[in-house]
Amino acid sequence: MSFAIELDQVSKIYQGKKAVDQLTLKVEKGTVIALLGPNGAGKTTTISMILGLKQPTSGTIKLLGGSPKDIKVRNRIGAMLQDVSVIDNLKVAETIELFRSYYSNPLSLPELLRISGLETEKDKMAASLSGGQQRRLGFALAAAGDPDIIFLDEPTVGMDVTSRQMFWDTIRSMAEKGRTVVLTTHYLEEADSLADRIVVINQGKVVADGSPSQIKAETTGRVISFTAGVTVTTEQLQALPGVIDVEWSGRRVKLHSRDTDQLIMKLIEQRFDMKDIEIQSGGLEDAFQAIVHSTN
Ligand SMILES: Nc1ncnc2c1ncn2[C@@H]1O[C@H](COP(=O)(O)OP(=O)(O)OP(=O)(O)O)[C@@H](O)[C@H]1O
Repeated sequence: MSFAIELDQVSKIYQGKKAVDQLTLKVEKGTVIALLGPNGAGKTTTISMILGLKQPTSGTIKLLGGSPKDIKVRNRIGAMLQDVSVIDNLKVAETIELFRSYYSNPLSLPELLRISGLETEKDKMAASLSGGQQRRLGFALAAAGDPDIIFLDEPTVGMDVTSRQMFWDTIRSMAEKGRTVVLTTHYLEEADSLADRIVVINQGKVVADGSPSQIKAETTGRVISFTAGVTVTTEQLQALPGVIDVEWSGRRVKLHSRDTDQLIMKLIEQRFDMKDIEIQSGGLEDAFQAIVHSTN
């Protein structure tokens, strides 16, 4: 089996605090993998280490079978990080041309303008682009060398719905060409729609790993919600068997539970004041919340 990315027991410690904790991960070539996790989970640190921009405190990382610092490996990698910084006094097309010149087999300028949706902006100054357009430029620069692996750290932040849809189509066509795509996102819908594999990270550790349907199946039916009467308290709900977390929105309460069958019976048995009871079908958003809550 040839892996695009191999992390073995990788940790990163900042001032005594573990940002990434013994992370082991193997990514097969041609996979679209989404790293999900709450703020501060360790996603960006992980990507920075894979890219060789940060040194792991311990553990080993291989990219395309070699070292992330090897120039031959680096030439086959593209990355779009969270802060896209544009070069002053260069137009969009000039910026893309500059990045193309770093690679031996770059994609053509028209192709890069097309996949990033920047055809009409090509003669604008890069610094004058909107936030969403600058992210699209960041994507064009990451794709410039026609990379085998492309890393996208929260790529669609600030993009409007149309740009996001177009971007998703581009990612899918890259995957069809056998490219490996690693993306981090807070948009679970994005991970569900794009990824072959979702890895959920919390507190620097992998807490779930599987296809979107496996992740959903793992937690299906784990949320019960209802409108609670004024006498119902968080303490009472937390004391029920299997309740992982209690979330309020006004008088509407969401119970995350490992066993909703048992929980619903207890709620009825103890005559809780409840209206409009729903057992949620276990969408990815709920699965993600349940996984994160149960691993905090
Ligand atoms: N340079 C640094 N020095 C000290 N601590 C850091 C540094 N960079 C990151 N951290 C800490 O490491 C942890 C992981 O951060 P990281 O940016 O990797 O998370 P993330 O999952 O990418 O979060 P987000 O979704 O908010 O981008 C956090 O607790 C963060 O505060």
